[in-house]
Amino acid sequence: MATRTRPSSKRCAVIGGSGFLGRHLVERLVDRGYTVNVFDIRQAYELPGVTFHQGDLCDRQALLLALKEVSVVFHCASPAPASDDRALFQRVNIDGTRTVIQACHEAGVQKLILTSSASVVFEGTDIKNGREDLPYAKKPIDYYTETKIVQEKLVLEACSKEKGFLTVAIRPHGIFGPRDPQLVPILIDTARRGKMKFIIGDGSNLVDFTYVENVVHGHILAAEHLKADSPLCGQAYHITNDEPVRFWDFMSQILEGLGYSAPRYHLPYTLVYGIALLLWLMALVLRPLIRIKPTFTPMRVALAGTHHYYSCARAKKDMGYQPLVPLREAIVRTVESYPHLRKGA
Ligand SMILES: NC(=O)C1=CN([C@@H]2O[C@H](COP(=O)(O)OP(=O)(O)OC[C@H]3O[C@@H](n4cnc5c(N)ncnc54)[C@H](OP(=O)(O)O)[C@@H]3O)[C@@H](O)[C@H]2O)C=CC1
Ligand SMILES: CC(C)CCC[C@@H](C)[C@H]1CC[C@H]2C3=C(CC[C@]12C)[C@@]1(C)CCC(=O)C[C@@H]1CC3
Repeated sequence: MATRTRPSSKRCAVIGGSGFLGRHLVERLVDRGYTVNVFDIRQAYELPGVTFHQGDLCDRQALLLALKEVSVVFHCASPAPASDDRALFQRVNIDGTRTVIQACHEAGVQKLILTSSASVVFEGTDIKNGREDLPYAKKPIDYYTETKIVQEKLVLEACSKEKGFLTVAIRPHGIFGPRDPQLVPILIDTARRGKMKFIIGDGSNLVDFTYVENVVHGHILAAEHLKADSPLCGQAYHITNDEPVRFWDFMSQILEGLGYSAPRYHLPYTLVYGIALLLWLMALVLRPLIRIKPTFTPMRVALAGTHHYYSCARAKKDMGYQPLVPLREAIVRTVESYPHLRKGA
């Protein structure tokens, strides 16, 4: 058992602190006077006021070193959704999260803030202004989502006022911003390969894209409002930009901002989804022989061709959440942060 001294409420740990969201969170926490321990499988940077602990979150002993004298833990580590590796998701998101909870208990941590995902309720069909009381997806769209559901349940069920261990889950959607390794890089790579010519469906579907600083703001508000007598205990909260936007308008603004043409021609949603499913099944069957990574996966097609936007009324009410950076400004900042992805660069 780790030795316990009374932890300071300004000493926290960020599991996954080398990642896209994690690093933005760490930077903001340091600005706000927190002392931060980062626990991650890799060390991506150095920052005054931050101590790095490199390790796998499935390793309880390694975690315990990073959680020593820490009162608040942010858990935002996950394998990338694109890895599509069921065993890895199971090991890290489910078994690993159990280990995180156990290590928090042993180290005397008081609060655990999980980065979940609004996708835990998404089954590939329209969601308009979805609230947190929507049921979890019965048929999650991929392994990533399947394990994020179990992970969220584990964390919320671990909330215990009696034990002095409080938990909350933040459900962001479509995080974007400087240093994001997914959305903008995948989009530009697809455009560079000449595959961003088509709009899937009629292009009117509304989606939430959330600027990373707003997601960070939601996490810190949650940590600071999570108290034994607060409504946050054991609850999930949507955190979005609160400005649903047409999926294809958003993509077009990023593409045009970086000097690429916006997609113009329409393809029927069911046709593209069917092809994507077929390619995914082929990739699965051929996996022992050759590893194929289709660009248009069923998950991406579903995300690109349906309405899915979420209400953050609960976060506004319970923790005073308001997005700090509006969408228009967020897109400008994001485009400016990727000079190397500009056309011709
Ligand atoms: N990006 C998005 O649009 C959304 C993300 N989320 C959630 O937000 C969180 C952060 O996502 P994001 O910042 O985009 O992801 P990143 O991949 O950028 O960050 C995750 C970090 O966790 C690390 N990690 C992975 N496995 C382990 C492990 N076993 N032990 C320790 N560290 C590990 C990763 O290392 P490595 O890179 O080497 O794998 C990476 O540094 C995730 O929980 C994700 O599910 C939710 C909604 C939307
Ligand atoms: C090739 C194009 C049709 C789409 C390019 C952009 C996509 C890479 C992104 C559009 C929506 C994004 C998204 C996620 C990852 C990147 C996108 C698919 C998540 C799956 C990341 C993890 C989550 O928890 C949910 C996100 C939903 C939106």
